[in-house]
Amino acid sequence: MKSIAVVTDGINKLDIFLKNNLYEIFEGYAEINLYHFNKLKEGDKLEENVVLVMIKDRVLKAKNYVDDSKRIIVIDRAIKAKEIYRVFEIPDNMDILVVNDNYETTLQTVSLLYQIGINHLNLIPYDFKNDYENIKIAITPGESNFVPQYIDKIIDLGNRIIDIATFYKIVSHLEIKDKDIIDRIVKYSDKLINIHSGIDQRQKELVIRNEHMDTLINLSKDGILLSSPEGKITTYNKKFLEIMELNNSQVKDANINDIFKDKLSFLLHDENIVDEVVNIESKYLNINKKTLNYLGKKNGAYINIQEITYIRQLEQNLSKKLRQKGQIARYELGDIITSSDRMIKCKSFSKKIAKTELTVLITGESGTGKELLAQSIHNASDRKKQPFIAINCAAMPENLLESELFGYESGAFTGASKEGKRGLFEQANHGTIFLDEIGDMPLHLQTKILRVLQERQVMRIGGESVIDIDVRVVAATNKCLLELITEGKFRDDLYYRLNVFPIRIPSLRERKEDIILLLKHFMKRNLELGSCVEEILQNYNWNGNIRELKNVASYIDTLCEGDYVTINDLPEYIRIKYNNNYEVEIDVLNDKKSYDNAISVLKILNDNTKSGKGLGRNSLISILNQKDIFCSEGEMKKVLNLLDNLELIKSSVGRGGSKISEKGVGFLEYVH
Ligand SMILES: Nc1ncnc2c1ncn2[C@@H]1O[C@H](COP(=O)(O)OP(=O)(O)OP(=O)(O)O)[C@@H](O)[C@H]1O
Repeated sequence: MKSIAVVTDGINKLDIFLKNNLYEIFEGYAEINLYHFNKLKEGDKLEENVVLVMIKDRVLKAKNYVDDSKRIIVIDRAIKAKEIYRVFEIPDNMDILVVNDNYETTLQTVSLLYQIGINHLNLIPYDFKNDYENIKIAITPGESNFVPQYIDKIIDLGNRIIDIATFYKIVSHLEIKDKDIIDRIVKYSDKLINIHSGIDQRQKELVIRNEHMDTLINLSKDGILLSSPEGKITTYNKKFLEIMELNNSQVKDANINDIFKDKLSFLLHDENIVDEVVNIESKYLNINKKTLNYLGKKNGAYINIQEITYIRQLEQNLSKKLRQKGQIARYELGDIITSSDRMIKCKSFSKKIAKTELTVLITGESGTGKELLAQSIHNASDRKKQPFIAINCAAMPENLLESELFGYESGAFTGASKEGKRGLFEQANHGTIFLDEIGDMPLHLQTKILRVLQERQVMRIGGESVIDIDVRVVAATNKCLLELITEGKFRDDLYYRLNVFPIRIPSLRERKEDIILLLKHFMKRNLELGSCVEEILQNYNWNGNIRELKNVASYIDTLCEGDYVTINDLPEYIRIKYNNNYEVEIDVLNDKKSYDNAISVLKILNDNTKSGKGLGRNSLISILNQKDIFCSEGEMKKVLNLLDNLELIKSSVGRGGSKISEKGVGFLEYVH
């Protein structure tokens, strides 16, 4: 057998490394012997066919032990490709410390790195005598123990391996003609970066692109998997492992058969899968698969798995809630409490139209009682014993609303259950469907609703046949549909279909007579309202209408301690307008030395409230006189002017006299 001698300076781990490195190519062809210059004696002869030394300088030294110096070869070394590509993750122009076991080898490494094409970084050779504290990254070829402590990140390229040019030289010296050796060298060349060829630019770009792809794939919230035509898994992301509850070792280099054979075997047979929802234990998964083609040839598969358990639960909860809320008509027309003429008319009109089969459109501000009226109409109709189904068109995402209203056939879309589902129109058959907030209905669903109203038929999503339905539609909105039509948000043909029997419920502001009536109706306790409380409530805006009034009633019910409701028992947002601390008013009256007279006048006017009339200057002076308070006409004029300016009284021109204002009542309550 042929033989190779490797001569290094002394014993270190490098010679073992080189020996193994040589065996990768020459195992079975040559034996490898290690020598050290510091152990060789004068007269020693190296008989091996080839003698390898590490650097040119050592050739001279080696000649002393080798008869024929042609047998001496200097080893050229290269870097493993796999390692070097990590260097391209480092951003351009950074200072990088290059560290080797001594300064000379460090310089060699720097030059090697430049030669092979690392030119986007500032490579700084490490000299242990200097400090490089501002540098954070170091590159070393297998000498990380020489890297200084302050370095944050070390890229260890591993020991430099023997370059292929060196192997070819050795093969030619050993005169080995076997093709196997050449195959071994070619295979070996794949893993190193050759000094002469440098880094393949395309390879470099590919590596960087791969890095970016990996980052992208891992950022995805979907589980992603790619497989080769034979089913070998080539790429997958962390989310895939998480969803499938697998770990790296189970998936890396595995075949998709191993992964999917138990639970998702359809993934192995079906070529393309679109939005297939499956249920595995407690999870719902939405699965897509695409067979990849390259120039008409199958080139593996792309599998995407989304976990939709949460969406599924949301959908189920939402429709359950909506259904619980909207399936029964609890109210009758008699439950609509009112003393307003307009509302009384509205009720009797509703009673008449309830008996017809016609579509009703109820309009009115939010909280005016539109749903209450819709339920009452149903209960006053011949459909009373049939279902009443209410749906709030503004409360649902568009897709869900469509499937709720029209239902779907099995597997019609993502999340669709296998059995399919009846829509609300079907469920309301023979009864009434109440489409609340119809103004918020998306345009494409408006078209579908129009069709239902015209044809009295529905078609499920993904279905092919129509289903006859007999449903009365009552719709409601707090929006002005005519305005929406001009804005292009509502179909005019649907509007005219719905507006067959329009009913407008007046706002609470337009039927003030209902305010106290309803408040007392909603309060569980029998409480007396202070006169200024009534006035405040009558003058309040009630933008939230009866719903807001109902809330105020429970507020008072809960917080009022006695039997008499004062301003302080009202919610702060109502009180705030009337309830200030009156310090300004008190200061003004004191400044003008009119405080006592002003209070006396306010008390008289307050006691006079029930009469509903105002009191003139002279009447006030004579009532004061009866109480032994003397006030001249001039003084009274001044006091009334002040009170009027401070809005504590309302003085009318002419003979109307003065009345205390709500603010004046609050002021009196405050000062006493
Ligand atoms: N006249 C009334 N008598 C008794 N209760 C009423 C009256 N009007 C409304 N309510 C009550 O006020 C609350 C709000 O009414 P409803 O939900 O019917 O209003 P809405 O106009 O449909 O509101 P939105 O536009 O916000 O859907 C309900 O609790 C309802 O029972």
